[in-house]
Amino acid sequence: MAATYLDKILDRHRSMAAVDTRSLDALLDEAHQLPPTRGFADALRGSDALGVISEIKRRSPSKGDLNVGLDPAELAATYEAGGASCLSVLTDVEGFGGSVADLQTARAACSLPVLRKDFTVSELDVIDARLMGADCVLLIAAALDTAELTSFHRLATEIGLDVLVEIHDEAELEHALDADATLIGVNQRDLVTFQVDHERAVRMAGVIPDHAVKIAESGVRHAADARMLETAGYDAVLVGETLVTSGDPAAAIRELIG
Ligand SMILES: O=P(O)(O)OC[C@@H](O)[C@@H](O)c1c[nH]c2ccccc12
Repeated sequence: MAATYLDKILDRHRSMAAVDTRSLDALLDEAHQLPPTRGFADALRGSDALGVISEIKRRSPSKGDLNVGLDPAELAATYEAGGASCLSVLTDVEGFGGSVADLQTARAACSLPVLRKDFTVSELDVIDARLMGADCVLLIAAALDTAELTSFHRLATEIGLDVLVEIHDEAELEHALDADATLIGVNQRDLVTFQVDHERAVRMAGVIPDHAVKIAESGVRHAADARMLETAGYDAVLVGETLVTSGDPAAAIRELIG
């Protein structure tokens, strides 16, 4: 079978992790001394309205260049003004044109909690997220085995990070729940075909337990998409392309909130 885009990007991240010889204990000590995070999950739990997690993404493997020249500080402030609940910032360099600097610049320009959007494959990656200033880390169920998902989730929680576990289907949901996930994101975009499947997202909203915060990710464009997902039971949507390509991202967010 041909290697998928996810396989390739994970291979690259796993090769980098394999040659990372930094001391886990020293970094863990550092992480334990940081001030508290901004509370990503709390920002989503606190409101009855649909939450919007607004993403900063310069390009993507599926769409190519989206907005390579974006200003992360200006966009973060605009997202906050539009009523976003949280930020998501791509830090993967090769696939998405992101960087650690993008995350730090965006976070410094607003008071919103920030998700580090990247391909976490090691304990050092988890700790790095906290050290760079993220408030939440993404763990992709399709990229990790159950033992990794569980131990990374526990480690992240221990150092004060919230954890968004990304799933696609019922089997991945089982892994997420085994790892004690409480923030669950359903990626509407299939990682192999890149097709967006709203029906699968609606189905998954019905099987995710209600104690979890339910987030629909990818391919959210119009107010009608947001209303459909909200009606299906989602607490929040995670939106990238629509916002980074919009002439008026604050208005776009207000429309999605409804
Ligand atoms: O730009 P969109 O279609 O609104 O999607 C945002 C977000 O869901 C997408 O960037 C994403 C979802 N899961 C990921 C995992 C890695 C990198 C990126 C992603």
